Amino acid sequence: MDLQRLDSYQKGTGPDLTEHVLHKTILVGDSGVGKTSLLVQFDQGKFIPGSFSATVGIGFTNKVVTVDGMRVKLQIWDTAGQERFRSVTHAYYRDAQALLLLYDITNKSSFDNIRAWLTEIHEYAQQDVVIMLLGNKADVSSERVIRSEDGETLAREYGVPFMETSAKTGMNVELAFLAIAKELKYRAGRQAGEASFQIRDYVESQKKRPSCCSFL
Ligand SMILES: Nc1nc2c(ncn2[C@@H]2O[C@H](COP(=O)(O)OP(=O)(O)OP(=O)(O)O)[C@@H](O)[C@H]2O)c(=O)[nH]1
Repeated sequence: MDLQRLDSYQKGTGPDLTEHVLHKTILVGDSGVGKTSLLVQFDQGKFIPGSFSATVGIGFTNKVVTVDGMRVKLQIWDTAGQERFRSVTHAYYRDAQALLLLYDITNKSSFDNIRAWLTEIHEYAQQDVVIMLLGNKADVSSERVIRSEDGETLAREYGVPFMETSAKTGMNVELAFLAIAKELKYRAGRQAGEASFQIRDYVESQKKRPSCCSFL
């Protein structure tokens, strides 16, 4: 999606958001996997159908999530998946506290490229960045080429949480961002002796599978 359209749903940083820490979260993955659509679905609860227009550069949306009665402020950066913008997006990895890494369950190369994305992430991002793997477009079951189990196996290998999402139906979209917010809140307020929050256990207990949902 181009940045002009992105601008239309960006919100400025009002006083509410600048008073406190913003947790930087970045969406990454091949071009066309649905990063912009996922963010629009999370921010506005809608899916913009139509022809695909690739993101040029980078843009962000601020969003407040309520976690266990506390407000967590996420600044979500939507990056361009195309190779020619890669050097621009690398610069943003360094400050990121969380990364949502997407592939498209109907596109094998977007899944095969996940290992290369993880190599880049480990090279440019902070060591303790929270990473979540998302298999998007779970609504398009007739064109599926990547099984859910394959996503799970890859995520297990890298020790990251995984879920399938649909930016179209909204399946697991809120959950993905909520789990990230919970983890960041836990890390920010961690006290000695406090029971630890395990993002992978949380995701496994909460996520919906495509087969469960009558609307798919
Ligand atoms: N059916 C279906 N289509 C989707 C979904 N997510 C995105 N799309 C479509 O896939 C195409 C690409 O979506 P974008 O959100 O623009 O992809 P992107 O990852 O931001 O692409 P770049 O900006 O090039 O990095 C668009 O035509 C979307 O409508 C989804 O969950 N389900």
